[in-house]
Amino acid sequence: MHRTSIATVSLSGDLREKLDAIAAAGFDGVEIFENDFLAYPAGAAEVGRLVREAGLAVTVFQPFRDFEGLPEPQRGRAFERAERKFDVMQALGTDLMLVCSNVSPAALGGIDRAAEDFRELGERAARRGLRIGYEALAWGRHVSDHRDAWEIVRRADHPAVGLVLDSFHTLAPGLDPETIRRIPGDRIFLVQVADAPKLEMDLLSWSRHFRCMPGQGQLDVAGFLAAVEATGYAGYLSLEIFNDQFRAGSARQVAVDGRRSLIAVADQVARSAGRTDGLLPARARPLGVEFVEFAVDEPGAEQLAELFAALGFACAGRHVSKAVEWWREGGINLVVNAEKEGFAHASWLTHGPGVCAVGLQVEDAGAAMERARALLAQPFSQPVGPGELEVPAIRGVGGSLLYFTDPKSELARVWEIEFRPADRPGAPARKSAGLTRIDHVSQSMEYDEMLSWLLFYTSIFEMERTPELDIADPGGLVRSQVVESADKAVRIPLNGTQSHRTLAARFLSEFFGSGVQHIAFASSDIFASAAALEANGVALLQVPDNYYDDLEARFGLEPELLERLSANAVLFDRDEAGDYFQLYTRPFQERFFFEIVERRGTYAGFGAANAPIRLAAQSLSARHPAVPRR
Ligand SMILES: O=C(O)c1ccc(O)c(O)c1
Ligand SMILES: [Mg+2]
Repeated sequence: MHRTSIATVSLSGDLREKLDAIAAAGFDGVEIFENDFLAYPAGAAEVGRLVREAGLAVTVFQPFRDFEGLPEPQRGRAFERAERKFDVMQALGTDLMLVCSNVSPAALGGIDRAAEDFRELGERAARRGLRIGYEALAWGRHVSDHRDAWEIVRRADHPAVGLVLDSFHTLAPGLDPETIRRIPGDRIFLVQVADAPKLEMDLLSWSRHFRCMPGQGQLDVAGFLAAVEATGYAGYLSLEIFNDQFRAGSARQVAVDGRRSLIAVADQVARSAGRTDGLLPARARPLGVEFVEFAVDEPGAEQLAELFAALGFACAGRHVSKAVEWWREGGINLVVNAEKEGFAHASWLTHGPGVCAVGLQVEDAGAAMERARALLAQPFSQPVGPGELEVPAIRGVGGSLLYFTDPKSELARVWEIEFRPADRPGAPARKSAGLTRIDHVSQSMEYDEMLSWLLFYTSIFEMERTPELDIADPGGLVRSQVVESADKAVRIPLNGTQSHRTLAARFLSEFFGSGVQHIAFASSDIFASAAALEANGVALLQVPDNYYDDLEARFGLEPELLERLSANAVLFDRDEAGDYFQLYTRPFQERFFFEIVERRGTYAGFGAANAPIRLAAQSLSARHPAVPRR
């Protein structure tokens, strides 16, 4: 694997805070962005010492702007300016300066003129043991293509002058990265890596505000790096991420995300090149949601038990040594943890009642753990009782746990090993609602966290992202993006709130953090499920009549179906693939809630068109809580 590095512009804070975060995430080097240096109250030698004390190297000093192709007297000034910066570099302790292509209207253009300038700059740099790397900015005045930059470097023909490649400048304008393959690797002095979402805007604004970590955007960074690999380049892979959110976010988190993204993309490139040595375990294929665990206190456990029973679940067992119950219906396992110590209790103390853990069944839990560790996930373990299983786990959204089980180890027998049949005396007989499996588990978070968690899920697991959707909540916009496995065995919608007044935002403030806001169970007959819930006295979310009028207008549904939908407060969606039915419970203690869905045909969405209706209804019912119907 290449040495890794990140530019100081990518992170928030002052230079010191940036260096600490970069070092903590395990990078080898740091690109010192000139402005970060200029704004710091210490000289170059002192900054160089800080960098080395942090265990880092200065990868490059950058950017040196508007250098090549100038007429006199600007040309002479540019060389003098360069000599001043060489002084800084020597004090900093770096030998590489990045010169980005000239954007000045004064620049004259001409490959040979630029090559001549670089030959002279190379000569001056070499006298001081320094090197020059030339990068084509996608909006450069005369040079905006790495092929032209390479031609200039080639003609400069000086050992101290090489090329800097930047995936953004190649991929964003749609240049073919395959053209990189013919550049000799030892003439490439630095490779900068950035991804970006596909947006319609000018290249400069796109680059300065919307870059993101490889894997968080939509550019083919892996394809770019595969071409770089073919050159034999052996230097740093350096993240240079101009992103408004990252500049304002947690430097530690951005640094960890950056390292994670580089490790994941390097693994992807090695795999697609057919390499078999030094790979991480493959992304873990999720086979299903094994369980969802709720942290509660004793009264909460009773209330939740009542709700689960009303949803048609049965208490399938009691933990051999802990105040933990296992509730089951169809293929769904819910765990109610009322322990007074350990992780669930800590979660209850911090967040109150709510989901503290999700168990994912994967093909190989050990391999999943190994990959997760390599990708800097935080492993979690706590003491287990004699005979109990140590179920491997990592930290997930909001500090919750993500457990791994698999069908091939002892973990497959976790239920029989850890639970004994329970008798709940006096538990009323409830009607089954025919729930079969967990359809999806939705997590709510601040919008600023979404890119982190998308990378987390898609780098560790064989899960892909769906396009991002904007959903209108009466209190503001919520951005929703789903990560899911190819066979849809696991679907995790992530909802990022941009306002503090949405339902998701209220959840975040009630829960003191991000977490599971709702769980959707699958039914094969939504109306039978609705009838059972009615009989069991479950209070459902009410849906306004206007919605059903519109449904009729949009889909021309038969009157009987429309009547059934409206009578049961069922929301409906239809696309080419099939039909979708959804109904919602009232929230448990004004926190999390449950959804029941039925998919017909191969409908693969989540009823996005219904989400604003549902959110408005939830907002209304939070302000005017109806008397429960039981
Ligand atoms: O936006 C810029 O000016 C800028 C500067 C230096 C770089 O390496 C780069 O990719 C962009
Ligand atoms: Mg760059």
